[in-house]
Amino acid sequence: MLQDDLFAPPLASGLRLQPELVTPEAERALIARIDEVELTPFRFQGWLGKRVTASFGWRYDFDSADFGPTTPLPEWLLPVRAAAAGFAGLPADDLVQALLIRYDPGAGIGWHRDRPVFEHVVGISLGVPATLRFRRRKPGGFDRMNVLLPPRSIYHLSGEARHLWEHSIAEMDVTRWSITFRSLSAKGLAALRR
Ligand SMILES: O=C(O)CCC(=O)C(=O)O
Ligand SMILES: [Fe+2]
Repeated sequence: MLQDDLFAPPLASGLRLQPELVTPEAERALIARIDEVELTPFRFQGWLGKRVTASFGWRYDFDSADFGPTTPLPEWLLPVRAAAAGFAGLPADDLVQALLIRYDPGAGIGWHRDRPVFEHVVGISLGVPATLRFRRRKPGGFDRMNVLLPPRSIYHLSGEARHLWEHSIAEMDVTRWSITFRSLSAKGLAALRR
């Protein structure tokens, strides 16, 4: 077991968090890079979301459920992917998808589990503190858990936190950026072979 796990507060099984993955300078550079990318409003069932996104490596289109390879990861994402993989204990090559998100003021992300074509979810939170909310249905309601994501922190969702709990981020009145890396699941790999 890693030392940070020994001292970490008990979170849902499969949720790990570490502050300060990158320096403030690196954070500013990443934010500038994200803002240079052509980000487009997230679409879901015809609705235009307020958060703007770009996918590299693999795309998953919520409107069409179209899933497949897309533009390779840009060079500038490779060092941060290597750091994310190191944190998650995964080979960097397994993190085939990078999703860039900018949440402009008023944007959030509603309750969801990530698409089943993906397995590991490793996210880096940039710009401002945010609360990642978790909920899991139980008879008569939900178990709930809130996790503070400081800017420059990284989290890993696997196991129960990934598959049993839903997560969301409430709308904020300040801008936040995130980079999420994902590996393919057995289902995603099977879709690939079809
Ligand atoms: O912005 C984040 O950290 C969370 C993003 C998220 O949950 C997702 O894209 O599935
Ligand atoms: Fe998610």
